[in-house]
Amino acid sequence: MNVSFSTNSLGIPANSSRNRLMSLRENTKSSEEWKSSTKRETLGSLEGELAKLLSTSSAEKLELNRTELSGFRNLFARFLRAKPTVDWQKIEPLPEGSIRPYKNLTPVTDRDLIAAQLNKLVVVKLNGGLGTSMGCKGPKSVISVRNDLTFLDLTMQQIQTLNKTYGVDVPLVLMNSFNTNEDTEKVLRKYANVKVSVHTFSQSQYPRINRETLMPIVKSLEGEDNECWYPPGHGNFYEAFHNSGLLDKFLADGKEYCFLSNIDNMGATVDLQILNFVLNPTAGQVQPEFLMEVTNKTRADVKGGTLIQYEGRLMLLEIAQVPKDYVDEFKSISKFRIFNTNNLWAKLDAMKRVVKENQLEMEVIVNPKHLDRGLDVIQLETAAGAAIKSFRGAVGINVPRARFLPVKKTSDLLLLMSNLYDIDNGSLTLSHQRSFPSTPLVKLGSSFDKVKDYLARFNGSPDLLELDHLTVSGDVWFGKDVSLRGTVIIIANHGERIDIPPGSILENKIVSGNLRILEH
Ligand SMILES: Cc1cn([C@H]2C[C@H](O)[C@@H](COP(=O)(O)OP(=O)(O)O[C@H]3O[C@H](CO)[C@@H](O)[C@H](O)[C@H]3O)O2)c(=O)[nH]c1=O
Repeated sequence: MNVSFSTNSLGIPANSSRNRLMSLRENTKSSEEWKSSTKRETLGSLEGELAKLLSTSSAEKLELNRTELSGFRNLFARFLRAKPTVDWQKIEPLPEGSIRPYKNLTPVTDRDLIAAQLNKLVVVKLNGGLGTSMGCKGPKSVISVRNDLTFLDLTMQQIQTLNKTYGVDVPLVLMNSFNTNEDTEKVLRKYANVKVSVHTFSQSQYPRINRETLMPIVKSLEGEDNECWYPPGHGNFYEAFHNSGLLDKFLADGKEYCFLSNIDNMGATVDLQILNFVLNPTAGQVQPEFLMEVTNKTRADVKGGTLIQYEGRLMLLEIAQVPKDYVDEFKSISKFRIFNTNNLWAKLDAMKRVVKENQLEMEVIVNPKHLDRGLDVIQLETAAGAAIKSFRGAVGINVPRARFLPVKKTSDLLLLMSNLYDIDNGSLTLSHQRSFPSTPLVKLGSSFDKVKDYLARFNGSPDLLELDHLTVSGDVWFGKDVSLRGTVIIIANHGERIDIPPGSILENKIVSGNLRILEH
């Protein structure tokens, strides 16, 4: 990323090596001074712009806008202070015991103990994302995942079942963004009779900044130009949850821990063993204030964040923080074996402490965007898992893959909608009829990117129980009751179309060329 205060090259060294060294030092010093004075000026200019923006606020929203812009100012100051990528040589091996195997957790069977622990829990779902990348309008959480049930329906069903089974009242909190708030509130009305107390709050809305000038592109707080604003990543949760008043409310209600996860992760159900682990540490062990569920990386997970040891602390490393030359190394399964599922557990009183004492030094992720109006902007974001370094006794638990069933693409939907998964009260589990525990690797071409197109191209879900690997590319259509087994590759070249006939069984086959099936 090219930011306006990037360093100048050093001056040309003088004759002798001693002179050269001194001159280099002076230049380095002056270059450093120049950089920091430029940063001070940039921050000063930004503060001026934010003050101008605030003066356009309506009286009723003035306090809210002041808090929001001050949060943005602090994020911007951190962005100026920090390097956008990590120093690769400073990554150390994870210390012994920082990641524990899930199988070592103590099982809990005592129903009274389970109920007492559940009553201390708040479930939070990150619901600020849109369905745009899957070609859908509105919040991602209203996309149908299985049996016409959406992410939100399935989440509500899961929590209702938990509440009924144990006679408890675990609340569900949705963190919306300005992009999803209105639609989510409308959808929530349909759950009036569901026995789950649902709370919502909106995360912050920060101004996008011009990539060259680093100043906000928005000129007034009163306009409706959504392209000028962005939700600053899920790391904003801690501050926004605190600012919403919900953190204090739950603490006053006697809640102790929250379980936070991506709403598009269908494997992120409440896990009673992890809950017991965080609330009831074994003798001689300190209670962790924060827990990150990690899982073993496969070739399908190359983009996920990973845990590293950095400057003496556990740190979440996201792909955006990796220097360009090391991206392949970051993606490899051999060096970074685990990744963050974004299923996170955090102690509420500790969360209040770190927010109030300003201890949340989450790394700033710079996300460049090109706007429809032709402008290059950047948005500054943080990731929720990056808070791991700010909490005491933080640990990682290496959980089974079943706890990570994300839906990022239609290829994920293909798996979850199929007979590979059973559904029970909103929870999806890998079918017992599959004879091996790994999930197939599926790649669908760009004709399948949008949910609408994907649904049109598959006439019902194919049987995937014995599938290992599926690649589909081009204009391909699937008839009813198709069975895909082993490795199947179907390629329709440009200008060709392949109709897979109804009832076909394709086992370890490559299909290419042209195959039309027409009504007559
Ligand atoms: C950027 C943003 C996202 N969200 C929601 C939308 C999703 O439900 C959820 C995850 O957002 P995504 O942008 O999809 O994040 P993703 O790329 O999956 O990355 C996260 O989840 C990955 C696992 O999927 C982890 O490996 C990464 O460390 C973690 O940062 O958070 C918000 O609620 N607010 C936001 O501002």
